[in-house]
Amino acid sequence: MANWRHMETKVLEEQYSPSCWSLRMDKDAVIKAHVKELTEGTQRSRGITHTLLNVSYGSEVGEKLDIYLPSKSIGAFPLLVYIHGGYWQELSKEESGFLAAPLVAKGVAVVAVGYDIAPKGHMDLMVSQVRRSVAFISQQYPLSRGLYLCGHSAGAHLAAMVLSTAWSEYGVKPDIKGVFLVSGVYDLLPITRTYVNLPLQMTEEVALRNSPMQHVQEVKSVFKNCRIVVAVAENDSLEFHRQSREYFQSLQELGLNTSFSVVANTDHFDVIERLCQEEYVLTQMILEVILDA
Ligand SMILES: N[C@@H](CC(=O)c1ccccc1NC=O)C(=O)O
Repeated sequence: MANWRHMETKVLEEQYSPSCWSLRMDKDAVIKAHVKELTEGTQRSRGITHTLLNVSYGSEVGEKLDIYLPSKSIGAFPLLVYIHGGYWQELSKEESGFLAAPLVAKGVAVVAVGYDIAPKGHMDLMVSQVRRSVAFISQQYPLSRGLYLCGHSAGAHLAAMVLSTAWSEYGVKPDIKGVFLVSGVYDLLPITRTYVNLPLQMTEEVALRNSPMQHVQEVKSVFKNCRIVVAVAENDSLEFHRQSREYFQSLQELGLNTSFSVVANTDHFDVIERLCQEEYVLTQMILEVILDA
C-alpha cells in the first residue's frame, strides 16, 4: 500500500476512520453499538464491584478517575489503569469501567482515567493529564503489586506516551510492569492531515512532540523489563496495522520485552469491548501477564 504521505485525503481519511472497516455493522451502527456496550458494561461493573468514583488526581474538573476494587483487599493488589479511546474527542471515564468485572474477580484493581477531550483539551494537556493520573495512582497505592496500563485507540497512544515520561518532573517512578496497547496510533503526523484534527488543531510540531514513535529511547531508559503487548484488531485498516507493527518493531529493536498480536475476528471496536468477557483471548492475556508477575 502507498505511503500515507502519497494518499489522497479521501483515502487517508478512510484509513483513519475505524468504523469503515467493521465487518459486523455499518459505520454509524458500529459506533452506536460500541457506546452502548461500554456504557452497559460499566454499569454492570459498578453494580458488582466496590468502587471509588470521581477521585481527583488534579485540580481541574476533568482530572478525575474511577477505581474498581477487589473485595477483601488490603492494598496489596495489582492495579490496571485503563485509558479510553475515542480519537481524543469522544467517550469518558463514565463508559470506561466495562473491563473491570473479570479483572476485579481475580484480585486486580481497575482504574478508569478521565481526561479533557477536545476541544476543551488539547494534545499536550491530555498527555500531561494521563501522566499525572499514573503518578497519582502510584503515590496513592505504594503497596500495590505493580501497575499495569491498558489503552484503546487514542487511549493506547496516551498509554504509550505515559511510557516515555521523564518521571523526575513528576517526583515519582511508577512501578509499571506491563502495558497493553490495543489498536493504537503511535505516529500522529498522518492524523494532522485528516478530519480527526479539526477539534484537535495540532500543528506538525505538536504532533511530533506527542508521537510515541519519536520517544522510544525514553521507554528503554526507564522500563527495561516492562512487558509491552502491542495488539491490533484483525479487521482494523492497513494504516492501523502499519502503525502497531512499526511501533512494536521500534521497541523490539531496542531490546525491550515486547510482543505483537493480531486479535483474530475482531474489529476496532469489539477488540476492546470484549474485555468484559473473562474467556476473551485478550482478557486471558492480560490476566496471565499480571498474575504470572
Ligand atoms: N470517526 C471515527 C469515530 C471513532 O473512532 C469513535 C467514535 C466514538 C467512540 C469511539 C470511537 N473510536 C474509538 O474508540 C470512526 O470513523 O470510527
